[in-house]
Amino acid sequence: MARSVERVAVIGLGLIGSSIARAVKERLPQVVVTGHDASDAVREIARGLGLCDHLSDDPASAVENADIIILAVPVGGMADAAQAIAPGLAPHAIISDVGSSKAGVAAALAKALPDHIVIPAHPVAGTENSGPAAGFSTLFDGRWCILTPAADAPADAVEAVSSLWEALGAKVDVMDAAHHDMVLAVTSHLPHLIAYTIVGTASELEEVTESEVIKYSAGGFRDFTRIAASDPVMWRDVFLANKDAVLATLQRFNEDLTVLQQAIRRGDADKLEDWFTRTRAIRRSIIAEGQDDPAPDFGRKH
Ligand SMILES: NC(=O)C1=CN([C@@H]2O[C@H](COP(=O)(O)OP(=O)(O)OC[C@H]3O[C@@H](n4cnc5c(N)ncnc54)[C@H](O)[C@@H]3O)[C@@H](O)[C@H]2O)C=CC1
Ligand SMILES: O=C(O)C(=O)Cc1ccc(O)cc1
Repeated sequence: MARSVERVAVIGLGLIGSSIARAVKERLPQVVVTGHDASDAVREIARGLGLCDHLSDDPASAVENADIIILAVPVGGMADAAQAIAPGLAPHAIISDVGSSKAGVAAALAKALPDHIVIPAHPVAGTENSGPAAGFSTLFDGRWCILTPAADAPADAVEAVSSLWEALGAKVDVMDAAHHDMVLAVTSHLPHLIAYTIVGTASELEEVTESEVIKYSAGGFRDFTRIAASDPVMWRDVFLANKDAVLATLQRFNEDLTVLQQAIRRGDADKLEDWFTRTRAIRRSIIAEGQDDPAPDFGRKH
């Protein structure tokens, strides 16, 4: 029988947690939203914004009687957050999360909550902004949410988390946590690392002043600066948690960069043109799938 979900608790009320709270209140008005954030300042803003039906100063009280609890804190804080909610959890509660890397988080949650059902998740939707005021209810519309349940996770619990994300507008996929981490290393984590690198490099060039970089930044560089403005704590944690997959992908990236470096040095026009033709086709496939750049617009509008 399908589980009934009457109460959802959100722990961490930043960009993602506040977007979940907003979307649940808007799309599932019958569901009671409870919440907690470790920061006094964030709780105060969340109260002012009316993000939750009940906002608690104490993590364990926030999850009392909740059917699904979503941990929306940086990846490195998941274990602490799980330990802090443990005393308040109902026996039937499903604990989920939204962390950008999954194998390490899944292991940390299973260790912290050995007697509870854990269904890890990752909504592949966000912006470079953070904090409770940056969230918005339509963030997950048409975006993928990847669930990485353990092989022996109860099917009705997977179904309950999946239905919740679908109600918030997302499309759901289920995959193994290690595979998730490999895929996201190339589609999300490495691009962020490259953006952090190029923007840092540009700001440290001796021959080009910082004001010239700002004044003459062309579209491509501007796109990198948006990504490189992403939350430092969140991304520090992602790289530390997904170390192996990121390093494996970075190795391949460095090899390919060397190939292009060599083509430029040797004046190999065909190599460069072939490469750029192949990458253009990938961009066109993404647009054909309807998955093109929602984040910059979302970031501007909200
Ligand atoms: N920013 C993005 O675009 C996306 C982020 N994610 C993941 O979502 C999670 C949250 O990210 P954001 O919402 O962007 O971060 P954020 O910085 O906007 O919000 C995180 C919140 O968690 C709170 N917090 C930290 N430790 C806590 C604890 N132990 N207990 C309670 N609250 C705690 C902080 O005070 C903060 O308000 C991260 O794991 C991130 O990897 C997933 C998809 C997209
Ligand atoms: O803002 C962007 O371009 C993003 O890539 C947002 C994002 C950041 C982290 C995730 O785990 C998923 C999505």
